[in-house]
Amino acid sequence: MDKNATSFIIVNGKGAGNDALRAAVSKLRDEGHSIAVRVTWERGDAGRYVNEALAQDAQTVIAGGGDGTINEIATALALASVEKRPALGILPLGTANDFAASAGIPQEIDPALRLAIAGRACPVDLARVNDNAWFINMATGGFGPRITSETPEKLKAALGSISYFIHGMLRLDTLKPDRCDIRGENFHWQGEALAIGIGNGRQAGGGQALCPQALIDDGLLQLRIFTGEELLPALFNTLTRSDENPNAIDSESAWFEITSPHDIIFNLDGEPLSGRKFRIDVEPGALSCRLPPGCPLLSVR
Ligand SMILES: Nc1ncnc2c1ncn2[C@@H]1O[C@H](COP(=O)(O)OP(=O)(O)OP(=O)(O)O)[C@@H](O)[C@H]1O
Ligand SMILES: [Mg+2]
Repeated sequence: MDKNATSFIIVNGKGAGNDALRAAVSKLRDEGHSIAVRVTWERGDAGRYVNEALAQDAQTVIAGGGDGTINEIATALALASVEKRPALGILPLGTANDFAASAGIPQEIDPALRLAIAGRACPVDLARVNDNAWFINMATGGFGPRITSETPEKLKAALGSISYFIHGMLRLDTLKPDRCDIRGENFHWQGEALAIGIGNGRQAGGGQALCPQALIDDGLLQLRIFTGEELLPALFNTLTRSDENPNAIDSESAWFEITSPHDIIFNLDGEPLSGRKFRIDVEPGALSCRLPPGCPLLSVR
């Protein structure tokens, strides 16, 4: 079966014990689709399975997981030669699934898998960070002394989905404004930033539309900077509404350069990266992605 597989599903092990997924795969196999399934244990596995899919000339690689899984697979696909690059399919099995939700991908396994295998493939942009990392959805950045591995339950309860914005990035109580310099085409800003959002897609943190105008096929990235000293969670109540938030600055450009005298921690689709200098470039049409008709993230629907 695997030898002639044309679709590879790479499932994050967190969401693998799923009867509905098993049933959906077996139904599509009965219809004649050739499907291989791989399950990850930890970071790095998805990339290796993408290489296996490439070696077998797979037509589609499907990310079965959340934004972090999509990121790992999109990154591995971006590193493959253009002629061999299979289409990306998305099966939302994560916690927040921000990219899938904003792209209009069905939440139910059956229709999502069908779309991922046989949907129309559309060119989409990827964002490259410092030549060795990518994001497909969003990069959120902030300053703080350390990364924590989990969102404290107390904060989760108090703030609801807003705490996910910080998840994997910074502890809420350690987020503090710091000096930085941000450049883009026709844009230069220097000041004290509390948080930075750069979007190829629109939303992060479990439904926070930080870049509500973003399109994934326009060759542009949307920038939103949050300034000021305001204490959380007051700030986060107005996080997604720049028109009512005097502490938000917006811009758009095909590239951004961010520098700071102190470490900035960026969260790329949920995967952390820290440093003092970030160069972010859009790679127009780097991937082809199976998306639903009328996908709101596409300029050409
Ligand atoms: N078997 C596994 N168990 C736990 N974590 C895993 C496993 N396999 C991979 N991972 C890790 O899971 C992370 C990605 O999770 P993913 O983003 O897909 O789900 P999520 O965080 O629940 O969803 P979302 O980002 O949409 O909220 C990666 O950092 C990866 O290393
Ligand atoms: Mg864009």
